[in-house]
Amino acid sequence: MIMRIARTTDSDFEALYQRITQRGRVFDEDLWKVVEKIVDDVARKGDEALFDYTQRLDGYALTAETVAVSGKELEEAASRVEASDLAIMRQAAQRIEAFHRHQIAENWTVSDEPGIILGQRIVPLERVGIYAPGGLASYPSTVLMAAVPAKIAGVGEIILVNPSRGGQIHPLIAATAKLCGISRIFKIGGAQAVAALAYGTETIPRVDKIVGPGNAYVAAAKKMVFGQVSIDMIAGPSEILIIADQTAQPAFVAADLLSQAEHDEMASAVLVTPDEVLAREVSVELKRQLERLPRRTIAERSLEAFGAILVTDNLEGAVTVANRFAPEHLELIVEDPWKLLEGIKHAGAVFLGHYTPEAIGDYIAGPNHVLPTGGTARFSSALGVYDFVKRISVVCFSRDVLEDYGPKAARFARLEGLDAHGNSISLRLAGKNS
Ligand SMILES: NC(=O)c1ccc[n+]([C@@H]2O[C@H](COP(=O)([O-])OP(=O)(O)OC[C@H]3O[C@@H](n4cnc5c(N)ncnc54)[C@H](O)[C@@H]3O)[C@@H](O)[C@H]2O)c1
Ligand SMILES: N[C@H](CO)Cc1c[nH]c[nH+]1
Ligand SMILES: [Zn+2]
Repeated sequence: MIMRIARTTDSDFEALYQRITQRGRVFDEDLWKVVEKIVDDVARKGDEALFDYTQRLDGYALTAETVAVSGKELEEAASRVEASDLAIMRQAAQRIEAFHRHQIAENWTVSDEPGIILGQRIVPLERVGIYAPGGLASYPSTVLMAAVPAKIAGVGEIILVNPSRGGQIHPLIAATAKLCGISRIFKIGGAQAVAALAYGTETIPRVDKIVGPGNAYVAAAKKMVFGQVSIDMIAGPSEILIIADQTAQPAFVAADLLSQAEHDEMASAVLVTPDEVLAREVSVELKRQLERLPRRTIAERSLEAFGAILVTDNLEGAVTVANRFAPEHLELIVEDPWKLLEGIKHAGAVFLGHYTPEAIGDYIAGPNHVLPTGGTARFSSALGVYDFVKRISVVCFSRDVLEDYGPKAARFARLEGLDAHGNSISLRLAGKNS
């Protein structure tokens, strides 16, 4: 049996829960030290360290002349993509765009009293770095998921980084970048790419925000550089939690668990069900389907280390478990998924019913697939247009209203012992009622 069938009342359930959710936190002490050294080296030594780590970790040589993808390279690589595949990507981009257009926030002003105008301006970020993973698999879909909302938001400049195998940009990455109008692409990845974007090097421009998912090294590096730049969230190794009842087909459930387990040995796939028969059938299906998977080794390791089949007393119990895990992806393969949805408080994205496999959301449904992992869906949301803008508050008072509110604010300032604050108000009221 690849995944043990456990009950939440088992004495070692807590240990299992910790192992799965803590793995999402990424911050294994040894890994943290490795990443700290990489980030520090790139911040201090720039290109020299960036190229050195790329050679050591990704196995290809870079120079100041070759680190950026040239226009010719981009065209050549993109031209290798079949027209029919490009059409699918174009349709995916259209669906992603249509969904994200609903997220556009408008500037607003309000006058809550005569003489007062308050408001909020929505301003796009000037320069954003998109991390498209490329270690174990290539993720052109992630280029769409990050670039489309950035474009809608009106970001000034998009920089794309991607660890390219052998120093050659992947044709599908080139094609999606072209589709999104991204022309500045660098062949770098891992923690060293995150550090380069955060601090800037001789060849890599410093950005205002880094978005996009990655493995544990990338996620740890993003957390480390936060403050120097903004980041979207911790979008680390993928995870799925499925709540299924007796109406679910074991083959569907197993296939969906494997769809995320195949991402990474660090990925996590969990089934929660009140139906013990289903639990056993899914376990058998997993074994059967695994045998045919090209990425079997990755998926198997992920299931063994971070997979579980949990049996609960009822569906309410399953919802409680799901909320505790706060998974990146939550599938509700039950008789009445809309009813169950009402109880869901924490999840990156929810997929309802028997015919909504999570993979449809990875590519073409429309909502974003860059999602919080490791329990961070407790406080983070999917990547969206809102991640690519800032909000600037606007305040305008007339002289008359300053006479009303000014003395109160000045008194408040003196209560805080901040006389200069008070003076800036009193001065304007001098000769009136200061
Ligand atoms: N949460 C999300 O929204 C989301 C979306 C897509 C993918 N993902 C996840 O993104 C991840 C992609 O991972 P990946 O590995 O394929 O690509 P990646 O680009 O994230 O990582 C590859 C880089 O990791 C670095 N690296 C590898 N081993 C290292 C080591 N021992 N020391 C230091 N650095 C090392 C290398 O520099 C390499 O370039 C997967 O875990 C996948 O599940 C998550
Ligand atoms: N499931 C991933 C997010 O965790 C996204 C993805 C891209 N391609 C395939 N899957
Ligand atoms: Zn996926």
